[in-house]
Amino acid sequence: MKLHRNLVFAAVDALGMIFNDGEQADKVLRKVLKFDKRWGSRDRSFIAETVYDIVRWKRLYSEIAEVKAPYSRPNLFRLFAVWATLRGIEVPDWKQMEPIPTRRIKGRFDELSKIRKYKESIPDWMDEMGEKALGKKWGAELAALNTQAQVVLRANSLKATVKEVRNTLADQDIDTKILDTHPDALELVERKNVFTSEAFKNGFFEVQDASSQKVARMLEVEPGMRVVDACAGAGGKTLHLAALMENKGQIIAMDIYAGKLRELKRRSKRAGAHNIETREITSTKVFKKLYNSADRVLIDAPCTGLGTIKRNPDLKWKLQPEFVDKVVQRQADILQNYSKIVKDGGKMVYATCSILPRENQEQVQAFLATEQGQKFQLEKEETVSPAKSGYDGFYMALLSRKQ
Ligand SMILES: C[S@@+](CC[C@H](N)C(=O)[O-])C[C@H]1O[C@@H](n2cnc3c(N)ncnc32)[C@H](O)[C@@H]1O
Repeated sequence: MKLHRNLVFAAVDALGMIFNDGEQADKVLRKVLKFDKRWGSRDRSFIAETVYDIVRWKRLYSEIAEVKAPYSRPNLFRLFAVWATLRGIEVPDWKQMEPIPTRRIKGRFDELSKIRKYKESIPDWMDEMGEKALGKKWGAELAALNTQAQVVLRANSLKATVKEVRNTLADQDIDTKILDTHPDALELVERKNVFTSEAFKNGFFEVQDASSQKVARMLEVEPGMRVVDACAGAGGKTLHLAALMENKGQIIAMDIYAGKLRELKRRSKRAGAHNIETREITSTKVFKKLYNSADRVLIDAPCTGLGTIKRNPDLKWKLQPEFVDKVVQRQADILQNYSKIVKDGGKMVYATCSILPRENQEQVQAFLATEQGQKFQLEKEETVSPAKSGYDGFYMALLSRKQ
């Protein structure tokens, strides 16, 4: 493989912004990939995949290259040299590339691979927390979270069937396989940019991880119901709910961020979903008005996102231990407040994209033990393991409000 100077430089620039300026990897890549209009899809994939790889293996590569934050430009090139060497790619003799002997890189790699926090490239505190929470299962989950995420699509049944999406994309040389385990899902056989396809522009599908596609289904919605999506964000699951409800009934999508709800509106237009109304939570009045009124409530709660490290590897470096405690408390408050929106006999799903029991089954058990929680019973719950499923880690519980 021949390395192209401008692509490697773009990757190094991106890494500087992510590691030194604290910017989010996906946002940086969106910016960097606009640098040169002449780049084709292979060039873009090279930059994106190299950057994600080096972000994923930051701790391991930093130890091998003997560099530390803040990362000077020569040190970012050293990380790149480690990446290339470990992939058997010849490191070019550009003046920016200070030579590191291959034998030294491989020797350090073998040595460090004996210690999990280096091998899996993870902060000490996170490794300790994972082990404490999941015991023996943690090692396998961590290894799965360090693999590259597949691109999964959800066919939007308001506009197209899974087969129609598959055929339309095949006409544009985008190969997909239908996932028998998930009714609306297709997985890309090879990474390609699907956002420029006609099928996407026409709202035939959304990009949504397979595990995430289970959440709206668990809520057992029916056409004509009144449904509140209490933490709707940009609407990944709201759009799925609208499709399951065949555009009939009412969905109230709430969030504390107006910007996310604006994005939801844009997406629902493309998807042809007409039964969604957005409400920004500017005060408690906004949700108090809805108490005892909904057939179904979805609480896709803010969480650590630990189940999504595959697609967001920089989470390993951005997440702080204090945040875990804060978010667990926020989830408990959200459960107390938004469960009141469910009417008697109605149902609610509580979900997170985390694999920590504290955010998941323990959170639900703690809720059920409270005065408000005693009005509910747990119908079923599911924990999706990244190691077993091959997709994001998720948790979802269906609770029904007693009559
Ligand atoms: C896991 S994300 C939601 C993802 C979204 N449901 C989807 O499928 O695309 C959690 C959302 O909760 C929102 N949030 C945080 N605190 C909240 C609160 N107190 N009330 C409502 N939403 C909140 C966040 O802004 C974020 O969009």
